[in-house]
Amino acid sequence: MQTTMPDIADTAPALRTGKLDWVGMGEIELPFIFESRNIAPVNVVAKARAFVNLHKEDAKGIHMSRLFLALDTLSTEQQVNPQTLAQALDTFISSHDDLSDQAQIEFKFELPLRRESLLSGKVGWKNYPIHLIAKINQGVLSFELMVDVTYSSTCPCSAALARQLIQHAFDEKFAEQQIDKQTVLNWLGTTEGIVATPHSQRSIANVKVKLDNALTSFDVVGLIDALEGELKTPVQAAVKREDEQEFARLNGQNLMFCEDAARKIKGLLEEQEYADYWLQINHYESLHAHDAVAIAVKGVAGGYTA
Ligand SMILES: Nc1nc2c(ncn2[C@@H]2O[C@H](COP(=O)(O)OP(=O)(O)OP(=O)(O)O)[C@@H](O)[C@H]2O)c(=O)[nH]1
Repeated sequence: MQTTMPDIADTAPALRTGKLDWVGMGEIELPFIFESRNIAPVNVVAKARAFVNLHKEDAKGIHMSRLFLALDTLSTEQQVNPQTLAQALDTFISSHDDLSDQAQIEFKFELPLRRESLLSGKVGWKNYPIHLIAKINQGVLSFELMVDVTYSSTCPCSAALARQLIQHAFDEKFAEQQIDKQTVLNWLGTTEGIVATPHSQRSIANVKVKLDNALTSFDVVGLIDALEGELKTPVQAAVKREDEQEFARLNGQNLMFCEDAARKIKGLLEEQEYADYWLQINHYESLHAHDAVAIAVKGVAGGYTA
């Protein structure tokens, strides 16, 4: 005998009435194919969050399974791009008739990219943490993209102090007026010659941009390339000795405090005319046990705050 199952989401009274800003699910494991400009569609495994608002004050709850199944369609029957995300958000709203008029989907995943070495022509994989947010609010879509770019920063203060030590060592070693070029050249190639080296640190730029609502495709690689090009010392994948030497040169020619890195990225994002941006620079200090951090936003009214 078939029995009807109770559906308390529709029938039970709410313990207490009131609107809620977001209701849904977090930490959903979701493999999908991600589409972005200039790369082949790529399989990723995301952690997803899916939400609708609950604006019907006396409704007991939303229908979680409807959100989950719309995400499953995105995962198994589609590829993730702005159009399919918009469709999923529409499904969230249409499956919640009178309950909701806002929806959002968030994905966190690692995007593996082939990255070229600095000089040797070798190529290797590098994973980039991506955070993608798609929202619909009373029919208006919006997309936000956050990427983390890891790079090396060499301290300009430490570099100046190291140079001074090198000058002192030179002064002590070559007190006489007449100096033999070959002797100096040889000495510069020893650890006594370069008596001190500045400290560098692995650093991460967290960058969030608000994308054009009407965009037809994501361009994650474009954003990552622009950020790495601006910083000049991104962490490398494949490295031969010639690449390592070029990396040392780039570090020496791009000394930066966290403020320098933040201003570089701010300048870049201003040029790219994003509707809004937020950036946080983290220099994981090797001199200190604490980090150096700089934060900046575009400063749009009602937009991101620092
Ligand atoms: N709304 C809500 N549902 C929850 C929560 N925790 C677990 N669930 C479960 O999510 C499941 C799916 O809910 P629904 O989407 O309403 O499932 P359904 O009634 O089978 O699906 P429809 O017939 O489409 O409404 C239910 O079994 C709920 O118990 C919660 O905190 N809130």
